[in-house]
Amino acid sequence: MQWNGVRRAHSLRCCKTLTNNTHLHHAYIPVTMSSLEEPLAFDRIQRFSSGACRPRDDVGMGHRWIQGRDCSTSNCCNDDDKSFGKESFPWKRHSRKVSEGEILLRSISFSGRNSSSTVSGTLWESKSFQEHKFHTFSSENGISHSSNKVLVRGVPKFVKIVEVGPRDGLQNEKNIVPTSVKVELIQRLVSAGLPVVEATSFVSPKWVPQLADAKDVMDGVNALDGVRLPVLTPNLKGFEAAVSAGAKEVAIFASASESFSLSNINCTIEESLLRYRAVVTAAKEHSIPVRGYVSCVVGCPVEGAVTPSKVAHVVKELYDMGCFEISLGDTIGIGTPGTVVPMLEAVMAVVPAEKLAVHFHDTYGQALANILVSLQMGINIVDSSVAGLGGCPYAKGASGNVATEDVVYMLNGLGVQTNVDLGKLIAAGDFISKHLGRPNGSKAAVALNRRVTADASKI
Ligand SMILES: CC(C)(COP(=O)([O-])OP(=O)([O-])OC[C@H]1O[C@@H](n2cnc3c(N)ncnc32)[C@H](O)[C@@H]1OP(=O)([O-])[O-])[C@@H](O)C(=O)NCCC(=O)NCCSC(=O)C[C@@](C)(O)CC(=O)[O-]
Repeated sequence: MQWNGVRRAHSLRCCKTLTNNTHLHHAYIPVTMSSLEEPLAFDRIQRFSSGACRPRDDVGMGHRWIQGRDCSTSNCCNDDDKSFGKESFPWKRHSRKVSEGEILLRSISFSGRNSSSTVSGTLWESKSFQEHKFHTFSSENGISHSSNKVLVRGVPKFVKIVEVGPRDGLQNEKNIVPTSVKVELIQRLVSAGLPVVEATSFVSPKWVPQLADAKDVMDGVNALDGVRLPVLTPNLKGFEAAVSAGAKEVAIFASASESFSLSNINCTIEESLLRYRAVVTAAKEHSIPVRGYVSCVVGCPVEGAVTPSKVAHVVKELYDMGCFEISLGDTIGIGTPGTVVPMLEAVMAVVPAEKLAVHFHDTYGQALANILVSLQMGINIVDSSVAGLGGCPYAKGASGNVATEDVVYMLNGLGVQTNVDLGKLIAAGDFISKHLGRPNGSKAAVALNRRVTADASKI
């Protein structure tokens, strides 16, 4: 996440916009890695891994689940459910059968330079180069493998990607991005096959000036078909504005850290939950589904480590008030699998895995590893931001959200379906990066673009 507003009741209330508040950042206690890191709990992953989804009657309430691939979830992998644009709400449950057994992958282990160049030749000189150019470097491209086999346990057949670039990615951009560019970005993301694209926020323009054009953005995208376009609403005022602008899905955002709640939304966690109950009640009257976010699920830029039980408490509150899905935000990208696994364990003890999404920032380069363990534990909804847009102003050197292109590349390599066209996605990332005047923040996009350019130069 990133945000432009920092002020607050206590000593923090002293600046007008985040972009002007660098003096405050120095006052924050840096989060030290040692305070957050715990030994990697392989045994815990193992416990979740072989099933990925819990049997339905095991859902929630502290059960440990070990085996079993049958599950009922809102994030299905049935053919009928491949398009989440078709997902109906509110709070509809789908049934599905997740794949039997684990996904079996062969390790990509080449016997040496020669075999590698053979592979390259096979791929890039083939007639179907155009179709293959943005594919993941994996078995689907005809690459020969050694006979070594790697079991990637518990990975679901289908992962729903929630694209947050137009909102989380852009909200902290200092230079105002024209509405027409935002609209084109959303259109491109939709045409790349992303089932959910978070479009904008109905928050105070005083704190997030970049998204002051929320209504105009919605005017530009409301007619898009087959996609869900949620918007952030911090209170009833935002909810009402969102509904008037034609929003059909909203998201509320709480925090597991008291200090972060104060600095982000100007109220305590409990106060925020009161506000959000009002939003959810209003949303139910309009049959509008509400997604929930919890920030700082591993660490907070002010308080340091955040305990899993605190996270679980806030997640449960949002679930009980009626959020159809709750996204767990590692806001400053500090988590490793060693801290993410115990957090997920605590959360999954109170809310079913299929109601959870993960939202990792990539500050320490841990996002893909964190996503992988989350998938192995039964999560199958991942938030990400095209071109890795975003960044946290309170974490020195913080980079943005994990890049959608990188997530899709990894999932393609795992044989996990997303229905996202990687080539079109990369083009969308290049489009916005070019507009922002910076290189595409996705490693996969940069690497694949390089390969395409290199190949084209041979023609
Ligand atoms: C939360 C509020 C609204 C509280 O706002 P407030 O408590 O009323 O007080 P305030 O001083 O912060 O703002 C008051 C002004 O905002 C107006 N106002 C009040 N509500 C609205 C609204 N909905 N839309 C438009 N304007 C609004 C209100 O009318 C008043 O206007 P004024 O009288 O000064 O002209 C404000 O503090 C705010 O907008 N904050 C921005 C929060 C934000 O967008 N943060 C980034 C979200 S990302 C995140 O949280 C994490 C996430 C989701 O990405 C996951 C992750 O990465 O971990």
